Amino acid sequence: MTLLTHDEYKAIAASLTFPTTAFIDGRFRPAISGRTFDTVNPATGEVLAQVAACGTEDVDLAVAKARDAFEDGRWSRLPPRERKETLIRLAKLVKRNARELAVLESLDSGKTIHDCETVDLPETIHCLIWHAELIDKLYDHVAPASDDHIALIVREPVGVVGLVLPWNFPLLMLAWKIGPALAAGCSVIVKPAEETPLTALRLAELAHEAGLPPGVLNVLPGTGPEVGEPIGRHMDIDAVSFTGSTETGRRFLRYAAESNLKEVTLEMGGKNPAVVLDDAENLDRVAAHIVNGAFWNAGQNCSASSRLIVQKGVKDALLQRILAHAREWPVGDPLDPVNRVGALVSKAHFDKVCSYLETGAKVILGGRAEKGFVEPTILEVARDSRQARDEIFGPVLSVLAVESFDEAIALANATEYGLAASLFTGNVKRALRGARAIRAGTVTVNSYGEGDATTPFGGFRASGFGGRDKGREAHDQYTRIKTIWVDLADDAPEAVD
Ligand SMILES: NC(=O)C1=CN([C@@H]2O[C@H](COP(=O)(O)OP(=O)(O)OC[C@H]3O[C@@H](n4cnc5c(N)ncnc54)[C@H](O)[C@@H]3O)[C@@H](O)[C@H]2O)C=CC1
Ligand code: BAL
Repeated sequence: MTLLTHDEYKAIAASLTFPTTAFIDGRFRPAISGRTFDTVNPATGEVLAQVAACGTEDVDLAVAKARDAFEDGRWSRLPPRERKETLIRLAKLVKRNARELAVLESLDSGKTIHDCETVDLPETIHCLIWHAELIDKLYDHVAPASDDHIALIVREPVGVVGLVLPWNFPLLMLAWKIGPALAAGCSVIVKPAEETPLTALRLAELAHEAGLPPGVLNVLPGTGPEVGEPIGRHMDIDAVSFTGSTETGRRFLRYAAESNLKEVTLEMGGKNPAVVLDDAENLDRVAAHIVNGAFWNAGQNCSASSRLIVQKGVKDALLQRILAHAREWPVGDPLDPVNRVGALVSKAHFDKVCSYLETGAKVILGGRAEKGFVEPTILEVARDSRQARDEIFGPVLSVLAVESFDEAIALANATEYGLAASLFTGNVKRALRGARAIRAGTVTVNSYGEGDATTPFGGFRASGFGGRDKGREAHDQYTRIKTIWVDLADDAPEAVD
């Protein structure tokens, strides 16, 4: 993707119209209450649009329509090949409108246009295509039962699914969830984060254009308590897939327990270690990975490398190189393609991140914050400090020094979370022993990343619960297993078991 100039992006931004109403049963409509809320450009504080503030009555309507769509089979019982074709048409429409969607995403979230163009949009398109292409290549199973029986183990779409999304990757998290959910044949109720409702609404419009039948994809903007909780507690929603904070994830378990025991998948926070051992090779490359892992998306990333655990022998040399790389991450107007760190998503989140800059850690780099923007910051911290323990979710890297491999692994695991980790070493045995020993859903060796659409993503402990996003494993979230047992014998049964 060739990037445009700052002026060209500003011109696109000025020409955009914003989708502002809920999308239910194939059409846009205001919230039943008529209420709206402001969605704000965090880089400027400007109100971009007033968006429908949905509530319980909108959730009830959307679920009823989604249920009708699911039960009459207009989508759920189509041959998988036909669902695939519609989803590929959607992916192509997203591609055709990628520039506009990237600008919309950047305006609504404060993410840099650089990232929206080079990561969020291409990965969103790839994810939709990957799950669409998968769906007509999955086979069910026949169990090794006796000659007198045949036992089919089949997967069926789970039904009506609530998808509750975060603000840090509004489109990409939507794709991680609707890709497999729609491919499997489910009907979905999407709740975008209240900070970033615009691209999900625009995508709904494109889905309609692609030929997705009414009722199959519904998008309800609104707050957590007013839309998220009614989704979590709804008696006719079969499953919920949530990405966001651990605190809200716990609520979804409570909602499910206190309603219909819907299936729940939670993808939550992280305090992810980047472990660098004395024998790491090519420190310059290691430093580039760590800077990218810590500061990409302004650190607002559940898999951000937010703890650098470095063996003492290599610490000074590594930090020197990290400083050099971090200086190549300019902060500023998200629509200027030279900038790599944009605005934090909201004033409330900015204030939260700033609270971690004000406490007694030693500042190695940065530390300045102004009007929604935070500089890439590196802090040398004590092990029991808030910066070492909490998910800051900003461009803040906490440095901890260790003596040995064993101490590094123990410190990497000294967290309630277990989402992602990276390990840098030139020794293959330490790489594999370390990767096995670190409790995290994804461990990258001599690199930072989350894998791509082909690999399952999710965490352990306070980072994750239930299924996985991405990869074939994501399909499991949106399907359930049924056994169909057929007796082939002609004679009467001797005993029934
Ligand atoms: N795992 C991840 O990717 C994310 C982690 N976070 C973490 O969470 C912290 C707080 O960010 P928030 O935006 O407040 O996260 P959050 O967990 O409150 O929001 C995520 C989604 O849950 C919904 N929600 C909020 N309260 C709810 C409730 N009571 N019932 C049902 N749904 C509810 C929100 O409207 C949003 O759609 C961040 O600072 C960060 O540490 C935030 C976003 C994404
Ligand atoms: N990094 C993708 C998942 C998340 O941050 O929510």
